Amino acid sequence: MKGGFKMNDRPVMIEFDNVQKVYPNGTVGLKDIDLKIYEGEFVAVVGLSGAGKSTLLRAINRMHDVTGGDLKVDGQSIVGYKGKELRNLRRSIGMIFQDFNLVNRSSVRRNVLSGRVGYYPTWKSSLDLFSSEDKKRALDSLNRVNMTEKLYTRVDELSGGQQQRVAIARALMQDPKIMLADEPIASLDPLTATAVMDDLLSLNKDLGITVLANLHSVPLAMKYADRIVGLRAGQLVYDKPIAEVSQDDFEGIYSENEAVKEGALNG
Ligand SMILES: Nc1ncnc2c1ncn2[C@@H]1O[C@H](COP(=O)(O)OP(=O)(O)OP(=O)(O)O)[C@@H](O)[C@H]1O
Repeated sequence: MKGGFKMNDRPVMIEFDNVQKVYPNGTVGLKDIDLKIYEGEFVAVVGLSGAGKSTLLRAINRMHDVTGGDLKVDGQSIVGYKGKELRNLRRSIGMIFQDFNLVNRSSVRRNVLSGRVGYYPTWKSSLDLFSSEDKKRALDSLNRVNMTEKLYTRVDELSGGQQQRVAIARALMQDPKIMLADEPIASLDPLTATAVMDDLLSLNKDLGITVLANLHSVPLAMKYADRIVGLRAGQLVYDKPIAEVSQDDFEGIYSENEAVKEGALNG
């Protein structure tokens, strides 16, 4: 375990209790998931394509609703949240995606400030009436990912790695307790991928944000995470702190497809 402390001495930040997700077409996304993520943990979720990694992450901010069991965030059951409770939940959880989800024709500044719109009535944010405190917050967030000098650059003039760092800065504007990263580096070359993972690690270690990242690369999961959980066909088939992980363990997670296993293990 990195850092010399035991994670399970900390409060539970996310708790899956026998969670099920069946999509309307009958596909099972998640089955019998029991999982506790502790405050300040960096957890990597690995598994084959279609194993349920995105479904697991998206259940936490209710982008997907679960169909059975209970899911708690910071001690509160979130499955029945509506209206204001749901908005507050989503504010407290940042998310980044494989394809960045930025507004390409807008500036970096505008994209980052948009991370704060959940705190304003629509008319104020559409008129760019952000407080000076939030403008400073935007600079601080960009500084954390070393992107301050691109403040007025249009997003579509940035590299993929730079765009992902802008997306991280935007998510930081929400002052999140949790950061969900859904295949954050799948579109990036290895060097850029490392820079983005370094940024995620720094907000985990420096700001104490709990990070849950879906990764295809087992070596990167081993390098950055405190703990690896593995899914297979919607079920949790693996859960170990990094100190106990060995590469042979991934047979069970990736055994359906040897080619994918090879690719995943080689980075
Ligand atoms: N909206 C949906 N409707 C029906 N089935 C879905 C939907 N979204 C996902 N699924 C199915 O649920 C299962 C889990 O998908 P999910 O996207 O969570 O897997 P994943 O591990 O994130 O895969 P990938 O690595 O390819 O992103 C898959 O069988 C998928 O086809």
